[in-house]
Amino acid sequence: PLSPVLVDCLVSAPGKAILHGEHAVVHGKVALAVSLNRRTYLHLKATSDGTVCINLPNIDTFLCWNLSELKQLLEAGQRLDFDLLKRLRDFMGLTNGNLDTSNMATLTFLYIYMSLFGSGELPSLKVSVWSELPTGAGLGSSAAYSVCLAAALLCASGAIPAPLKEWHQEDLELINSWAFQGEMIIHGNPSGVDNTVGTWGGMLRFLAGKIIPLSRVPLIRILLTNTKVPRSTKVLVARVKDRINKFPPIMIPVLDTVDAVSSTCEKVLTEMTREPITGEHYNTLEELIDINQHLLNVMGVGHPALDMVCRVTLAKGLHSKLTGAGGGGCGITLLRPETDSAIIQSTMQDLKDCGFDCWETSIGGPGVQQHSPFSIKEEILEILNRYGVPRVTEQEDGLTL
Ligand SMILES: Nc1ncnc2c1ncn2[C@@H]1O[C@H](COP(=O)(O)OP(=O)(O)O)[C@@H](O)[C@H]1O
Ligand SMILES: C[C@@](O)(CCOP(=O)(O)O)CC(=O)O
Ligand SMILES: [Mg+2]
Repeated sequence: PLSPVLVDCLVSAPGKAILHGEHAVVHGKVALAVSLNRRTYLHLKATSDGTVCINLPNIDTFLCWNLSELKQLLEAGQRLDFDLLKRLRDFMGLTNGNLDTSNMATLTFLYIYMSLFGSGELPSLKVSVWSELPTGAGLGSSAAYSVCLAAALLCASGAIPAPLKEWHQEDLELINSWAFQGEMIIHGNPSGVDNTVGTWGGMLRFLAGKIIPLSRVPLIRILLTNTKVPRSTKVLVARVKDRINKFPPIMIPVLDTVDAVSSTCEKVLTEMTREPITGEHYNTLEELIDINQHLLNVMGVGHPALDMVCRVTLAKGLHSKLTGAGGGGCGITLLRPETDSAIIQSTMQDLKDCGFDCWETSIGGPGVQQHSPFSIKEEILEILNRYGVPRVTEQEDGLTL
């Protein structure tokens, strides 16, 4: 039989920064998170050569499979779930401990693809992904990737409107739930905060799967510093769990304290939207950052490079904490409104002199989006084009094949 007719789609989703509550959120505590203005882009293109291909240039992964081989993994009428995951692992020759960057990304793609299309005919297609986010550095690259995969594959399967048709709340919920499954493969035991921010964008409070968007938030400026120390969220989440299991009476109060830090921070942010912002508001935000950084060290997710970020910025009077899973990756630094731009520049230089990447970011970008090839940055289209996206010439906005 012929492959189903697919629509091409071009989608993107933002990365995120967690202000407070990373790790604690996995154990049912509050987290405050914001979307970033750096995004992951995905182009899905229908093909007719009987293969499914994935191009992931950020992680140097370029793979193709024959549909006939994949079909053998599907068992008629069976619900697709962890059994499928196991069959895919076997198919890819993976053992449990052998989930590196490329394998996790590939497994996530194949899992969502097979789950969405497995009950009918598997379509021939090619997916190319490019991200402006550092991979595995605490800025939710895994969630942005999973959200893009879910959105594009749901579009292609016809489960949500495409191309370039408005997505309603139920469409976003469907994207988010599939992205969460992707995060389960990559994180092991995700809280869901990252895929939720990737789907809806903005700033939000997340508690046990419930999302409360913070509609009024003060404009805060932050520096992001990538120590470039590699780490895996899955390993760090497991490390925290082991420590909690080993010392429950010590670690449970630590999680409760982080929860209180997040709630106090949320209160201060709300106050800052209601009354004139004062230095005292910023002093409190800075103290909360310092407190949480120590608590994260107690949880065992610090790193000397992150301590260095804190020390270097504090020498300029600025306060930092790790963000995301820690163990390396990124830190955030709060900038006060009165902080002189010369101070910011010299702080950034000091951080770069340590070998770190450092940039100021604007927060609260939009969630998952569909794009016409005319509406995305030339250089991103250029990269996706390299991996088989048709050049945008006389073709119209609509990408229906
Ligand atoms: N642009 C991308 N292309 C392919 N895979 C990606 C991309 N971004 C993230 N991933 C997947 O997500 C994993 C990193 O996830 P994780 O350890 O949670 O770190 P992060 O803090 O960036 O979310 C990578 O190992 C890879 O499997
Ligand atoms: C540590 C955690 O709270 C956030 C992880 O974020 P990231 O993958 O490091 O960007 C885990 C989670 O919430 O699933
Ligand atoms: Mg992640």
